[in-house]
Amino acid sequence: MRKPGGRVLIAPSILSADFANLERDLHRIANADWAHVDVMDYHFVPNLTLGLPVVEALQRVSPIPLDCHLMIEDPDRWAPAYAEAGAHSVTFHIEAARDPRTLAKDLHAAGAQACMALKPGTPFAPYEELLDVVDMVLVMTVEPGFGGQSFMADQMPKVREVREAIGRRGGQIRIEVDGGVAASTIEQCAAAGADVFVAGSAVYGAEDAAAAVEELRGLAQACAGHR
Ligand SMILES: O=C(CO)[C@H](O)[C@H](O)COP(=O)(O)O
Ligand SMILES: [Co+2]
Repeated sequence: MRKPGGRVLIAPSILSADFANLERDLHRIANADWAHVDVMDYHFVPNLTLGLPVVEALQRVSPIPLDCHLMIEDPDRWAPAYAEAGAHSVTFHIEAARDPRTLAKDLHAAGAQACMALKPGTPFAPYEELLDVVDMVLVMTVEPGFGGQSFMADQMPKVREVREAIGRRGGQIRIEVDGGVAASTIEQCAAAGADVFVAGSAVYGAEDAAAAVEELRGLAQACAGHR
């Protein structure tokens, strides 16, 4: 089991980067742990961002591993290609997956970590047994689709529930939070048991993105140490 107080990871979302300068903006966050890439398809969410060809291009130039968050329909069909492209981790939404157990195995076979994401209205309990096959659980702290939304503190009990389930079962499973994570909200996420923190507007909206990453890491690490 991952010990409470283990290393926290900061994953800035390039959703808030300058899409005309993605390579430059990846290098602005080279001190972060992962670059979070939000893939949206106009169907699972009412927004469209980027897809596999762009992820393949980012993979060639990124100084840090890519953490792909797929907000798409039919991830069983489309997600493994993101793993084959070299993404470190590939997140599918449990609401969209037909056979999440097989999908997680397919992602592992293609060389990526597998993560299941839960929208704010999706309970964790029906999916607890999938902890056997995933490396990470993403608890959304906004409705997926857009950056810059307000953090939903009412998702913290779900983070605690996932952390407790991981503790009961053992294993090295991370919990990621995504949406509205900033200096003012990250500590409650860490205190609830999250250890991977996605932040888009809080990092790219800062004057110095690298300094914002360090600030978030410091706040989360201090809190994780007291869990
Ligand atoms: O998945 C997402 C939206 O669906 C983004 O990763 C998330 O919203 C990050 O942006 P911000 O930190 O500005 O909320
Ligand atoms: Co995301």
